[in-house]
Formats: sequence, structure tokens, C-alpha cells
Amino acid sequence: MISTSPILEIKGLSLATKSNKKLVNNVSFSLGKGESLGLVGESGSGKSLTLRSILGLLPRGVEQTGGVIKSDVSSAMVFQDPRGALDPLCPVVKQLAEVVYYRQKVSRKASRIVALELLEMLGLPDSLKKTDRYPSQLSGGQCQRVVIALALACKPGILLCDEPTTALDVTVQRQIIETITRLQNELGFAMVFVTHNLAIAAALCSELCVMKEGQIVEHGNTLSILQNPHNPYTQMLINSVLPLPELEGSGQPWS
Ligand SMILES: Nc1ncnc2c1ncn2[C@@H]1O[C@H](COP(=O)(O)OP(=O)(O)OP(=O)(O)O)[C@@H](O)[C@H]1O
Repeated sequence: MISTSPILEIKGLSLATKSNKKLVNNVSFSLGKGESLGLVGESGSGKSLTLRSILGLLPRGVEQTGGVIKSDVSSAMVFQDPRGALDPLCPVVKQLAEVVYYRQKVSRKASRIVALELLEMLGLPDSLKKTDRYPSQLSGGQCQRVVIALALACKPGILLCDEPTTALDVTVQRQIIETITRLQNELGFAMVFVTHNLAIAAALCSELCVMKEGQIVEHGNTLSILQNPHNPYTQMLINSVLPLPELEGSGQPWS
């Protein structure tokens, strides 16, 4: 299924609480350079824990009880809540310049220049680049762009996205998805993308893992799975997406 040699391989990953309650069970997948894999499934199915284990960022009380994670490139994470991921007391340009300074090992002056370039790349307005604005002075969509810039400042081989658009309204969701697609084409990072939204998974990810109760129940090409799901749970997930109602008489779906 993977055409290039994998840059991330997860084999038989199992996670449990300290009291041995199983949370993720025997999860395996791999990712090639520049590829995108979606993790979908109901709330509590283990998507975020699987993603966090790639970074070694498991929450307190959860431990890896089995399996191996092999990766020879760096990863960076984009979290669901953009405001929560930013320091409210530090101007955004300064936050970004700090990450560039420590991760790219350039001078203070150069780190600010790179930070401004990253904001430009993310399509943020000039006003935000010229004046030092705090996160509370930015919209949710602008904050999420800054958070993506923070992750890209680490020059990741793999971008780990944990429902990065869930907290945003649908028009901003679309802009963020388009921005991520553009940046992936420009920069060539691979991506693991956690989402509840099958349409977003279809737009971004060529490969899909469907998770239920800590296990992968279906894994393969995204379009094949969405058009011809084999697992009853996948079928249920697809059928639970509300169809747009049709305008009476017109036969046309709402636009
Ligand atoms: N720190 C923790 N201690 C104990 N159990 C936890 C902890 N974090 C998560 N869990 C449990 O692990 C399971 C998987 O959680 P996870 O956050 O990975 O689900 P998810 O599929 O990402 O859900 P959502 O889509 O709602 O974010 C859930 O049952 C959750 O309650």
C-alpha cells in the first residue's frame, strides 16, 4: 500500500492505563515520505492517544504496553484547540521566533525574519506581522494558522494533526484545509490527520484507518473505503453523515 519506504512504522501498538485498562490495542500502520493517513472513528476510539504516542507525548497515567514505533524523521503536532496551544501572555511573532531560534539554531535576528516568513507562508495579514499581537487579538482561524506555523518551524518530516479544524467554523475549516494541502505540496511533509469528518479525511488523506474501541477495524485507500466499506462499523460511520436535504420540487441539493 505504501509506495516509498516508510518514514514511520507502527507495529502492534498497545496502550493501557496504569491499572491495565486497555485503551489502544494492537494498532499497526506505516507512512511513506509526503504521504497522508487519516485516523477516523468515534469519540474515545483511541485516535488521539495513537497520535500522541508517535511524539512520546502520552498523558499521565497512560503507558505503552506493547508494540514498536519506528521513525527516522522528526514530527510536530498541531493541536485541536489553537488558543490553548499558544501562550496568552506572549506576542505571537515572539512565540514563533522562539521556536525557530531553538529548533533551527539560527541567530535571534534571523529567527524573527524566519518567523515573519512563516506567517506570510500561512497567509496571515501584514498587520499581524508588523505589530506584535497577542493570541487574544487574533481570530480562531488566525490562531490555528499560527499554531501550524509553530509546528512547521520545527521543520517536521511528519505533521501530526489532532482535529485541527474542529474548533473552527466551516468556512475557516475549509481555508485551513486548503492551506495545509498547499503547504504539504510545497514542503513535502507526511501527515497523520485525526478527524471525525470523513469529508476532510477524503480531501486530505490518500489512506485511511478506521478506529473503534482502540483497534483499527478497516485500513486502506480512502476513496475505496468510502465507496465500498467492508466493516459494518465503517458502513455505520459513513451512513451517519447527514445528507443535505433536497429543496422540495427542485431536486437540487442545498448549496
Ligand atoms: N489520561 C488518561 N487516563 C485514562 N484514560 C484515558 C486518558 N486519556 C484518554 N483516555 C481514554 O482513552 C480512550 C481513547 O482516548 P482518545 O483521546 O485517544 O480518543 P479519541 O478517539 O481521540 O476521542 P476524541 O475523538 O473524542 O478526541 C478513551 O476511552 C479515553 O477516555
